Amino acid sequence: MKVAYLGPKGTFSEEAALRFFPPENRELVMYDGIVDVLEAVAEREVNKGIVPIENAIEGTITMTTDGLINYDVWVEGEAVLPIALHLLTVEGAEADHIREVWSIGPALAQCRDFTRKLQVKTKHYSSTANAAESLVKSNNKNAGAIASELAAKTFGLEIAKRNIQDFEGNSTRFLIVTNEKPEVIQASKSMLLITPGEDRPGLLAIILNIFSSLDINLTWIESRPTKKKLGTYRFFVQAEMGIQEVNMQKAVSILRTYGHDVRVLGSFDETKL
Ligand SMILES: O=C(O)C(=O)C[C@]1(C(=O)O)C=C[C@@H](O)C=C1
Repeated sequence: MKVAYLGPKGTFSEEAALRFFPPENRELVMYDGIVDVLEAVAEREVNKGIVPIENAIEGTITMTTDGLINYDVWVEGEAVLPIALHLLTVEGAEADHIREVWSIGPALAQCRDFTRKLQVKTKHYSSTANAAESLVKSNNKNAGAIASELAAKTFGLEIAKRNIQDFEGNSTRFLIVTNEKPEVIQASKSMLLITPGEDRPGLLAIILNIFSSLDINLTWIESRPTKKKLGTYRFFVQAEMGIQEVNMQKAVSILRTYGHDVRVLGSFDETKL
């Protein structure tokens, strides 16, 4: 089974893939961007993909939500990975001489207080490991990369400062995506993408009331712009109820009766990595 994830070697996505998919049943394939992973799944270059969707400090990873809107994929699982971010430097670099810090946007955002205190410039890369690899290639002693311990080992970098994320207990939720509609018999969670019909006062309240009246607890709600008109949105919601449950089916059909477009992205259980 081919599994796509954000490369190069040493990303958190790689750690999540290595822990989630048993070694005897996986062929890991790296892609340069999160959206490329979703595209590879949708275009059937691979069977499955693993992508980050939400971080405990920074919130939703919008590259992923926007990719889910654009590509025809299903979500068949979620996995939560503890995240420890470190400042990596090349051998011989001195912490006081660091002027720039490199990483992927969500990782830089998780260390915003740290980089502000250090008074350094930040530079965006396509992944934490891509920043680490670029640092090795440039041998720049005035720059550091924010990445994992695995990335430090992979690229032979030094860990100048450990655990630089702004809050303790950091973790990222990953989604396992597939191009075959999974048959859901028993699951504890569901993810929906709701594109409202006509806008009207209390639109969001009406949508949320449908879930509340059916005793469905929502654990995640994220609005994304439709990108067609300012102030118009779609909503991702995650519910603590499998799609096989009668109340969940009712919620979907009531939403559709109200004229909202509902895409059931998937129904699954959580795995702790
Ligand atoms: O760059 C990586 O290492 C990734 O796997 C991506 C990513 C993300 O974009 O959220 C995954 C987990 C961490 O939150 C930081 C980076």
